Amino acid sequence: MSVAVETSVSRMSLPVPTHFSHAEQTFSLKKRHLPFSSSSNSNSSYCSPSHLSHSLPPLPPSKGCPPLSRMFPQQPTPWTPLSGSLSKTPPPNAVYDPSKQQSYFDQCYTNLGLLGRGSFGEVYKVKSNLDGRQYAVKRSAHRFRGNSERSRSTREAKNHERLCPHPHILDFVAAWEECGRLYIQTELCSTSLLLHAENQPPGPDEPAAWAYLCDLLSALQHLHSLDFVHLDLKPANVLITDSGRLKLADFGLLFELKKKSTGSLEGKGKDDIQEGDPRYMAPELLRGEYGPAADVFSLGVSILELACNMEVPNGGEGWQQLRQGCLPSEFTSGLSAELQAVLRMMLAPEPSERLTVSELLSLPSVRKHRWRRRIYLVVAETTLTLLSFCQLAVCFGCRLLSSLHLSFLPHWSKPVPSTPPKGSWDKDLTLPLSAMHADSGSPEDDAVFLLDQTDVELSPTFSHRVTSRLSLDSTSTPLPKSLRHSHRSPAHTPTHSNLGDWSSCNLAQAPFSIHSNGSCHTLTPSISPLHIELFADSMNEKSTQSPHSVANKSLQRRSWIRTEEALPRPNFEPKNLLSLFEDTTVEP
Ligand SMILES: Nc1ncnc2c1ncn2[C@@H]1O[C@H](COP(=O)(O)OP(=O)(O)OP(=O)(O)O)[C@@H](O)[C@H]1O
Repeated sequence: MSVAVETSVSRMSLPVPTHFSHAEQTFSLKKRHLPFSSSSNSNSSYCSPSHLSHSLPPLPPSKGCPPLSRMFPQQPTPWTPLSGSLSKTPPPNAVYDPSKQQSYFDQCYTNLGLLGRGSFGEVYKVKSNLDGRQYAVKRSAHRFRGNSERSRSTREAKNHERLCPHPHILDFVAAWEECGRLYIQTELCSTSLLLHAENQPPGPDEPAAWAYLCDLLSALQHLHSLDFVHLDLKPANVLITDSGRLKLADFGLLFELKKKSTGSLEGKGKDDIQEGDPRYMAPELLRGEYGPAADVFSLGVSILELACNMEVPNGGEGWQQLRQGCLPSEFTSGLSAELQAVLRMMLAPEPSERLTVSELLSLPSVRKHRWRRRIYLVVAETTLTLLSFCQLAVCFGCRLLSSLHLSFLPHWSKPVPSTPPKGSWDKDLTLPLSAMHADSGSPEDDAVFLLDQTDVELSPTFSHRVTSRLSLDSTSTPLPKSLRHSHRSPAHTPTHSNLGDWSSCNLAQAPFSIHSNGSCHTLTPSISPLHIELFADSMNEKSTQSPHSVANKSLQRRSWIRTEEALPRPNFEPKNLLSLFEDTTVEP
């Protein structure tokens, strides 16, 4: 802003450039900002040193006088809803209990991590404990330092709420004040348009620029129809959803045109207006002329930046020439005549000469791209919805199947610790089964071991072996007879390694392990409850070692195999499956 003030440019006072080459030197290709850390959240790049050059540094605290909070000590306010949504329908007591010590945020949300930091505050990804969905919560960096700061924040939240819902405005959910800080809960997006653009390959991207233009014109049309002007439109203040839809955000500088009163919460007078980012600022704002045309200019600069993948100047010659209606031809020459013409009409120096949002939307070129954009978004969003629906269905199916398996296993009703202390695993791994039997005093304890053994069916190692076996079967290569025979030996005792596999079984993880290696669709539908029961029985018979019961079970198994063999099975033979189960207990 200081640069802008320094220059004190009005259109008349700016010298008309004679050699545009001077101006060309002031524009540059977009610098690519590498992520700051390798954390999963790409938005963390917002904290990178290169990003810091984009935003104005925060004012250092004054050393001359004590902070206001010390001069006027304030009692941090308790939780106060600031949005109509929260005032009308506060969360139920089961979710938020004001008598508890925990804050509203801690009680109502699970914090999933930091999304990014702005000059105003920090944005967190959260899961709502009320509906289980994910959102973004923006928290102001500092406590309010007085009533004017509080009312400005309250105004931002209330204005944001008034603008929603709209398909190209960031969805507002709730706002509240707690301990002197403002919290705003909004929909969760994937990133900001600025970060998204910086991660694109270098070079112009005109189709993307048209798409951005259509979305943001739609957002501005809505805003201007409600007599608001944004005054801070720039790629950093636009968010992008998973489907690629743009959402206008950050309404901290929103100005309501028809509100005269400066005292009301929603409106602010011209004296109260803060200036936005100088790179995107319309020239008439320096003369104190605030109107919708200023947003059109800022949008023009943003689209120029995104279409040409260039840095827009912060000041100097380039800044002035852009406000004289001169576009940097070395960057714009790669664009179509259509887009160049639209940019010229948006960047006209005089607000009265600039096209309004409605006029821009009625241009044939814009209408054509808007129509395409709508189709693209419908397809992208429908595909995403279908994908998440399929994911849900698969998850549900897996859970159902695993619970079915559980109910058919005789001993699984006894709770098994899924993650026992590591020491106990280690101990188990070093003991032969017989020694374990000797250690365990009761048959009940044996049952626990058996439960663990049956878990093997769902363990990653087991599924891996099943997969390899299935693939063997699918090549129609029969297993060596001797191997199969030896599996059925009643004298068999599991080895350490086998126990290791069994002991590493974790029921909670099991369905996902099977899925992750892609065998679930083959394995799960083909295992009948009877298979599992037989498997469990075979485990029992191995541990009890009663020749009589073994003979009986073998008989049952053989008769079952005959019955099953008569039925055509698409994937593999039951007898193969049975031997497969027994493979897990074979001695090397
Ligand atoms: N709803 C959201 N969903 C996903 N990410 C978000 C959301 N809101 C903000 N972010 C991320 O957090 C970062 C910081 O957000 P914030 O609005 O505070 O930044 P900013 O607009 O750069 O700040 P300011 O303009 O106030 O300096 C954004 O750049 C964006 O990457």
